[in-house]
Amino acid sequence: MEKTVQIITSWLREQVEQARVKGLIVGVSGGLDSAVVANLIKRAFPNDSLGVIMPLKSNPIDIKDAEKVVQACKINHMTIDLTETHQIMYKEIQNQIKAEQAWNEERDRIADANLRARLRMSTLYTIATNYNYLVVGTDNAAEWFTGYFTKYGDGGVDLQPIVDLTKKEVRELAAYLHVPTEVIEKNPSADLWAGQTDEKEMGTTYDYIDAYISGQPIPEKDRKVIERMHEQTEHKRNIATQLRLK
Ligand SMILES: Nc1ncnc2c1ncn2[C@@H]1O[C@H](COP(=O)(O)OP(=O)(O)OC[C@H]2O[C@@H]([n+]3cccc(C(=O)O)c3)[C@H](O)[C@@H]2O)[C@@H](O)[C@H]1O
Ligand SMILES: Nc1ncnc2c1ncn2[C@@H]1O[C@H](COP(=O)(O)OP(=O)(O)OP(=O)(O)O)[C@@H](O)[C@H]1O
Ligand SMILES: [Mg+2]
Repeated sequence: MEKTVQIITSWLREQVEQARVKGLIVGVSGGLDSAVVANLIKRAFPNDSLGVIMPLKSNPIDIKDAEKVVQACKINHMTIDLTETHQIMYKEIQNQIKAEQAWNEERDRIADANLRARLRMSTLYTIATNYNYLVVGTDNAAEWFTGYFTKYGDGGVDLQPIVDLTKKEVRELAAYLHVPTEVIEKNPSADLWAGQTDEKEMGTTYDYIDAYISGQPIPEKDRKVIERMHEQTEHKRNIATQLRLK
C-alpha cells in the first residue's frame, strides 16, 4: 500500500512541476473518494494543498464527515456554501424555459443535479486560478468506466490520480491512510438529491463493476447494465468531437 501512495504522490509532484504551478486543490464531500484524494494531495504538498467543502442543500452528516476528513489529514481547507447561488441560477434558467413552454419535468432532477456538480467545478477552478493550483479529480476506475460522473462537473478536472483503482482498492487505501471509519463504511452517494445512492441509481453494484473491469464473471443482467453505461458515456471520456475543415 505504501508503494501505491509513493507512486501517486510522486506522480502528483511531477504533474505540478511540469505545469509550473504551485499546488493542488480538491472538493471534499464527506465521501470516500475525495477523502483519499485529500490525503494524497496533502502528502504530496503539505503546504500547498487545499480541500474545499461545498455544501449545496447537503445532508448535514456529509458536511460533518467532510470536516472530519480535512481535520484528520490536516489539509488546509475552506467552506463555500453554494446553496443560494444554485437556487438563484436554477430558478432563473427554469423560469426562462417555462416561459417558452418547453419545460420537461422528467429531466428536472438530473438537470438540477448536474448544475450542482458544475457549480462545484467552477468554484474549484476559480480558487485554483487564484492560487495557481491544479484541480484534482476523484474518479475511481468503476466510475470512469461507467461514466458515472457529470461531464465538465466533477469530471472537469486537471488530474485523475485514482482513476486506475477499483472502488474496493480505494476503500483499502482509505483504511491505510486512516480516513475516518464512518467515511470508509458509508454508502457511496453523489448527494445530488435526497436519498440518492450510486448503486440505486446505477442499477448495479460497485462489487460487480470492480469485478467486470478486473475481468471476472458477473451476472448477465449486471454485465448488460455496465456495458450499456460504458457505451452511452464514451463521449465523456473524450474531448469534444471536432469537425476539421482543414
Ligand atoms: N453521444 C454524445 N456525444 C456528445 N455529447 C453527448 C452525447 N450524449 C450526451 N452528450 C452530452 O452529455 C450530457 C450528459 O452527460 P452529463 O451532463 O454528464 O449527464 P448525465 O450522464 O445524464 O448525468 C450524470 C450522471 O452522473 C452521476 N453523477 C454525477 C456527479 C457525481 C456523481 C458521483 O458519483 O458523485 C455521479 C449523476 O447522478 C448522473 O447519473 C448531455 O446533456 C449532452 O450535452
Ligand atoms: N459537498 C461537496 N463539497 C465538496 N466537494 C464535493 C461535494 N460533493 C461532491 N463533491 C466533489 O465531487 C466528487 C464526486 O463525488 P463522489 O460522490 O463520486 O465522490 P465521494 O463523495 O468523494 O465518494 P463516494 O463516491 O464514496 O460518495 C467528490 O469526490 C468531490 O470532489
Ligand atoms: Mg459522494
